[in-house]
Amino acid sequence: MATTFDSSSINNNCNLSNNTIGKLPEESSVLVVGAGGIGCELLKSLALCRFRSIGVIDLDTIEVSNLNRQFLFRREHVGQPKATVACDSIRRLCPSIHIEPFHGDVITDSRFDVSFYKQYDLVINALDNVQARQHVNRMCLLCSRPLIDSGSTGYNGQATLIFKGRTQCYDCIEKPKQQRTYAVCTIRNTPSQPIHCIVWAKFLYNQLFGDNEDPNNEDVTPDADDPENVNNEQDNPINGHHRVSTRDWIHSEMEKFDPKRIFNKLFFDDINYLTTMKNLWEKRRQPIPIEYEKACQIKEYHQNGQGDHGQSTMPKLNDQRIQTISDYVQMFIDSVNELKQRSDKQRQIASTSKEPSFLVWDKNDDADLRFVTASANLRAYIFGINLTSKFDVKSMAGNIIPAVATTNAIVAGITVLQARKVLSILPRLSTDHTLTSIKHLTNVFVSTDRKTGGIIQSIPLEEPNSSCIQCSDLEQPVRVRINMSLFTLYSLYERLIRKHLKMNKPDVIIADGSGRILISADDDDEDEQMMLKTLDQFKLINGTILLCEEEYDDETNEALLQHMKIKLMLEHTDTITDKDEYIIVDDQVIGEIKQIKQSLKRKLSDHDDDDDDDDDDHIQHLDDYQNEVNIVKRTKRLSTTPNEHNTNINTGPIHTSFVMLVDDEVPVHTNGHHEGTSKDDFIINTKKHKQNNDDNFVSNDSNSCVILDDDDKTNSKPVTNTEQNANVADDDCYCVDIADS
Ligand SMILES: Nc1ncnc2c1ncn2[C@@H]1O[C@H](COP(=O)(O)OP(=O)(O)OP(=O)(O)O)[C@@H](O)[C@H]1O
Ligand SMILES: [Zn+2]
Repeated sequence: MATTFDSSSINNNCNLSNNTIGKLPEESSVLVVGAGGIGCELLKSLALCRFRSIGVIDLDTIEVSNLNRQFLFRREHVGQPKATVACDSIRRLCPSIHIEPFHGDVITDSRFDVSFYKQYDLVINALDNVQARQHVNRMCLLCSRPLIDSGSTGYNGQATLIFKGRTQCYDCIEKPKQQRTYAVCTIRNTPSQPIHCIVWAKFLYNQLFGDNEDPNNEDVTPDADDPENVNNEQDNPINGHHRVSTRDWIHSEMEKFDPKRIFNKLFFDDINYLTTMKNLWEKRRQPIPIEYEKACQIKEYHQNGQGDHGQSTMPKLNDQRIQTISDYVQMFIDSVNELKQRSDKQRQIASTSKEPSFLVWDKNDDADLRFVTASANLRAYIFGINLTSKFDVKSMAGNIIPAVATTNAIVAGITVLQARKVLSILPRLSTDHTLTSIKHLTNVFVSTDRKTGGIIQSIPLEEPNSSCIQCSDLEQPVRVRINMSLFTLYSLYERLIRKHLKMNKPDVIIADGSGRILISADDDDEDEQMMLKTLDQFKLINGTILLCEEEYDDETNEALLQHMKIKLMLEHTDTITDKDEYIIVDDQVIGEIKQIKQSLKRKLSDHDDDDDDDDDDHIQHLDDYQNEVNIVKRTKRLSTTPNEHNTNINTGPIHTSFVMLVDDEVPVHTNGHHEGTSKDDFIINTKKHKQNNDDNFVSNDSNSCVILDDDDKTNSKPVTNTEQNANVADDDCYCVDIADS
C-alpha cells in the first residue's frame, strides 16, 4: 500500500467501449456507501481505474475481525472510523485523487440529503443490510441518480443496475425475509434446536434491557395459548405453579434486580409451569427445571454428560469451546450485572439527551454476546439440546454468513466495470427516457450454481414492477423537513396532512415494503397517547416515505374532491427546534406545477383555435381536460413559504397563490388588475389582490382570492386557503395553493 500506482497503465484495459460521448471516470464523481469488505476492494479498484472524485460513507469503526479482508485497514487503525481510514489509504495509493470520507449513518445522518446525492453522477452501494440499501435506493430515485447495488453472501454476489423508471429498483421485487422466522410456540414452549434457544435468548435480552415498546419484542414466558395445549385449562396455577409474564415480572423486580432471582424465574419457575402443560410432553422429552444453587454445581457439558458433541480434537480458540453449565451460570450472572449497569446508565443519559433509553443487542458487543450465549445454553441444557460455543452463537444470532474475500474482490471488479458502462451512457440518459440507451447493459451475478451458467452471469435488465410503491408512481414525493425527535404523530396528521395538504382522512402507510399502517382512516378511536408520540418513537427515520391515501366516499361524494394519493418524504433536521414546525421543500414540485400549467395552456388554446365543433373532439378534449384536473388534484400539495403553521419562521411576507380551474374554461376573477385577463392567469398572486382590494369581491385576507363561475358573476365566492374545499363546489373550480415562485 505504500507504493503509488500509476493508473494510466491500465486505462486501456478499462476502456469498455469506443463510445466517446460518455463521461470519463476522471470527469465524474462517485459516491460509495459502505467501506467494508466490498467497499475496500471497490475503492481500490475505482482509484486504479482513474476515478478521481469519490465520496465514501460508512457509519462504523474498524474492528479486529475486519482486518482479514478489509485490507485498507491495519491493526493500528482499530477503533478509528472506516470511512476516514479507507480514504487515507486510498490517498496514499493514489495521491492525485479527491476522496472525501463521511463518517455517519446513511439513513439517519441529515448531512446526506437530496443536495448531497446530487453532487454525484453515480452512487454505488457496498452495504450489508436491506434497510440501508432501501434508503439509498429511495434517495437515488428521488434525485434521479443511477445506482449500482453490489453485495455478496458467501460465494454468491451481485452488481445490479438501477435506473429510475427504466429498470427495476431495489424494492421492485419483494426481498426474501432476511431472518428465518420460527413459530412463537416453538421458541417459548418447545425448543428442539440450538437456534430456538438462541432466538429465545435474544428476545429475553430485549425484555430485560431492550425497547419495551418494540412490537417485535416477543414475550419469553411460556405460551399458554399453544395450540397443542388445547385440553389443558389455560393459565390456571397447576400444582401451585403460576405463569408470570417476564415483562411484568421484570418491571416489578427493577428495584432489586437480582440476577439469581432472574435465573430462578426463567430456568426454574417458568420451566416448572411448562411441565404442567402435559400435552406438550406426550411425544417430547420434558424439560427439567434447575435452580441456581444446583446449576452452579453442574460441571457437565450436556444433560447426559456427552461432552463436546462430535467436535474434532483440533486446537480451538477459547470462544470455540463449549463450556460447563456452571461456567454458563457464572457467565449469565456476570453479563446480567454488567448489562444492568449499562442499562441504568443509558436511562440516565436518555433523560437529558435524545439517546434511546434502552440497549440494542449487538453481536459484536462482548457482554451482549455472553448474555445470549449463557442464556441460550442454560435453556438448551434444560431441554436436552446440544450446547453451542460462543463463536457459533455469534454467527447464528448475528445471522452471519461468512464473508469470502475472493467473492468480494470479484464483485468489486465487476462493479467498477458496471460503473464505467453507466458513465458511458450518462449523457444520453437525460434525453432518452426509454430503455434504448441502456439496453446493452446487464445485471451481473456471481454464482456457484453451475446449472444456471458460468460463475459470472449476465442477466438482462428488467422493466420496473408496475406495482412497486417506490418507483411505479414516478410522481415525486413531497419532501417535508422536520425534527423527527420533536414532531409528533398529531402534528403530522392533523397539521400537515389534514390541515395543510387538505386531505380528508387518509390512511398513512409506511412505504418501506412492510405495508405497516401508521395511521388508519378507519380507526375512529385515535389513541391520544399515541398521537402525542414523536415520529422517531415509531422508528421513522430520515428518508422514510409515507403514502397518504384517501379513498372515495361513495355516499357523500365528498371524496371526489379529496381522492388523492400523496407521498411524503420525511427529512430529518436538528436545526428545527419547534415541535410543530415543518418546512416543505418544493423545488421539484413547483417545477411540476409549471409543467401542468403549460400543458393546460396548450390544451385550452388548442381548443379555442379549433373551429370544428365535432362532438368526438369535444369529448376527447374534456377527457384530456379531466386528466389534467386529476393531475392538478393529485398535485395539490404545495406551499413552501411560511403558512399558518410555521409563521414563526422568519422568511418574509406570505406570498400564496392559487392555481385555478373553472369548469372547462379559464378562471375569471374580477378585481381590477386581473379582470379580463387571458388564460395565462392560472396562477394568481393573492398578494396583489390585497394590494388592489378596491374590488367588491376581494377578501381582505392576503391568503385569499376570488373565483367566479365563468358565466355567472353572481356566483362569486371568496375562497381562502384553508376553506377552499368547503366553499368551492366540485364543478365550479379547483384550487391548488402553491408558493409564489
Ligand atoms: N446505514 C449505514 N450507513 C453507513 N454505512 C453502513 C450502514 N449500514 C452498513 N454500513 C457499512 O457497510 C459496510 C458493509 O461491509 P461488510 O459487509 O463487509 O460488513 P462489516 O460490518 O465490515 O463486516 P462484518 O459484519 O463481517 O463484521 C460496513 O462497513 C458497515 O459499517
Ligand atoms: Zn421499484
